[in-house]
Amino acid sequence: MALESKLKDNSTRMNKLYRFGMGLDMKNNSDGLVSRLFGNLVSSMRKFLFRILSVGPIPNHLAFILDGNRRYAKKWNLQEETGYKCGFWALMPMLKYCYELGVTYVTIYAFSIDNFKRGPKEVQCLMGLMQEKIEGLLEEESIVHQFGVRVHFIGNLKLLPESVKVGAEKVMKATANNNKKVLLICVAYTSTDEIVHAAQESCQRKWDEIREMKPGGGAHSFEISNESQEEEERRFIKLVDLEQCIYMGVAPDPDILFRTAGETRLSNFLLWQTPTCLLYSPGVLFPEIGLRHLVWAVLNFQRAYSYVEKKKKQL
Ligand SMILES: CC(C)=CCC/C(C)=C/CC/C(C)=C/COP(=O)(O)OP(=O)(O)O
Repeated sequence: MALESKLKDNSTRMNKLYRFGMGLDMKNNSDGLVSRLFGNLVSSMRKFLFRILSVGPIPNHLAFILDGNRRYAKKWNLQEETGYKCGFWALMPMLKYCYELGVTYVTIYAFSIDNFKRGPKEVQCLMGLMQEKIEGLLEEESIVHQFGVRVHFIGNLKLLPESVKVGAEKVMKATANNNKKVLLICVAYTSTDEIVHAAQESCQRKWDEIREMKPGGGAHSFEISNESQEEEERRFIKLVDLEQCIYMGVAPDPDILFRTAGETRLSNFLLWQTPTCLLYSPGVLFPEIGLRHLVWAVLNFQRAYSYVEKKKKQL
């Protein structure tokens, strides 16, 4: 078989598997009965497993660094783009499992500011894929509708191509009233950029406040020298102000951070939000992640729970 059609075949098969896993093809398929029965059986077993897990504490917020998509493509002799697609197809069932288990917040590191340094062709391909997948979030059969998910895009969205930015804004607006679950998609994000942005934003807000408090309002502020302006800002800014301006301020700190492909670096992801977070780093590449990894991570979380809660109180 020619390489191109082999890749296409592989990608179609992965798509079918994904759709089967998500239960999307089960309504009007010709061999739908067997699929439906099998799908229902698997789903009931999974829900039973989750009920047992729910005897212990369930994490409120899980975060994922989706590492190993290119390595997966290389491993299976696929194009890089197909590797990313496989990553996306692995992500959707994982989101479904998280929400079924009772997790409220899920954060994914979809594209870092540093990823813009990759070759132009790869960045273009990733942005194209991103746009397609973002638009797909609003489809009727998507996870967003299944679980009533509110979607936030987190990061310096100004850096995105216009079409991706518009798509992201559309999804945020369309899901703004969903209140059951939350999905935070970090794009054009790094933690250091987030912290710098929060510091600038809180200085600005404080400075506006100071100007309002001065007799004579805005006009008076022109009499303050640069040095005293800085001094006043320093005096007024507190931790809580910074936290109000942080992009991720819409969610509590994550309880577990998954980073696949056996990597244990944080790569500038959620540095502010992970003082007590459990890092779980399975050896599998992201497209290979599955239910067993989620279950294992939650069991580890439950084992460390009382110790972590004690630490949180001491912070
Ligand atoms: C909803 C939505 C927009 C989802 C995006 C899904 C997705 C799979 C994004 C890929 C993000 C990315 C650059 C991962 C890094 O893997 P890598 O290429 O660095 O892999 P490597 O570690 O093998 O090099």
